[in-house]
Amino acid sequence: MIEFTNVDKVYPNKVKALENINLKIEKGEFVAVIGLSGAGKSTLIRCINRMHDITSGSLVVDGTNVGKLKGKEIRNFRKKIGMIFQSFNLITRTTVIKNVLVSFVPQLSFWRKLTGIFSKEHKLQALTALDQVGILEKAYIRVDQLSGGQQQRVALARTLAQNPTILLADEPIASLDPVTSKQVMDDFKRINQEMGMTVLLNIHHVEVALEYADRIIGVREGQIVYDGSANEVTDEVLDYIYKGKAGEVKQEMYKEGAYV
Ligand SMILES: Nc1ncnc2c1ncn2[C@@H]1O[C@H](COP(=O)(O)OP(=O)(O)OP(=O)(O)O)[C@@H](O)[C@H]1O
Repeated sequence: MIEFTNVDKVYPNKVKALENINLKIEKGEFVAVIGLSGAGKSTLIRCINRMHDITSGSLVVDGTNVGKLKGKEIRNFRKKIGMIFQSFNLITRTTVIKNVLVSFVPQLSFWRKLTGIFSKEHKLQALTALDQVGILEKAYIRVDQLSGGQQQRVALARTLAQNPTILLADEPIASLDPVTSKQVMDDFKRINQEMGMTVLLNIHHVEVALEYADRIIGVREGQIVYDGSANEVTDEVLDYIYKGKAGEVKQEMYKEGAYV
């Protein structure tokens, strides 16, 4: 479970990105965070794996008080939380499987780190993760020969190989075309349903968020202004989250062809 209690986040430049956040996300939920650019969506997600420190309040993830972690504890904690980025963060000039194996490097003994030789177990785990996202046959292909959607799946496999309990995604489909976006969102949904993994993502495309997520969190100027079922999000709710610009947000999406 993820639990924010009275959380504020103020950046060193005095920008208050989060204000009095109170939020509980249970295991196995599929949650999308929506809101205007600069509303605080990324900050909210990135506090969960301690990419950002909260300024006040408390944040507890699966019984761990995230703000109190130090040094090695932070690294160990992060292993339980998978994070997917818009930019995939892959090493494109090497094979798919090597990119997944990279996630095991911190666990390797000194000589294995030195030689770059992975154990059979790790290779099996990597191949299993590739199978889970449907790209097992690409294991020995170089990443730069894959499409954007396939690259996002490699990133997803690399994260899954760590057996996380929570999957966070910061704009995972922002740079993808509509068809590929759908494939990636289908992957998230399948992982959520079949593996019971909690999925929390931050997404610009409202229609996609409403289609896939069970629960929507609307953020406006650092505050949660909507938290409820995706089925109950009306145009009025969207207008409030998007400060009266919901129509423009939707039009922009149609223009981009983001929703077909
Ligand atoms: N590292 C940082 N240092 C200072 N201010 C920051 C930093 N990161 C974000 N901010 C500010 O905090 C506020 C919230 O930013 P955040 O990136 O969380 O919003 P967002 O809703 O994810 O926006 P976008 O959709 O454009 O990514 C913004 O005013 C932003 O300028």
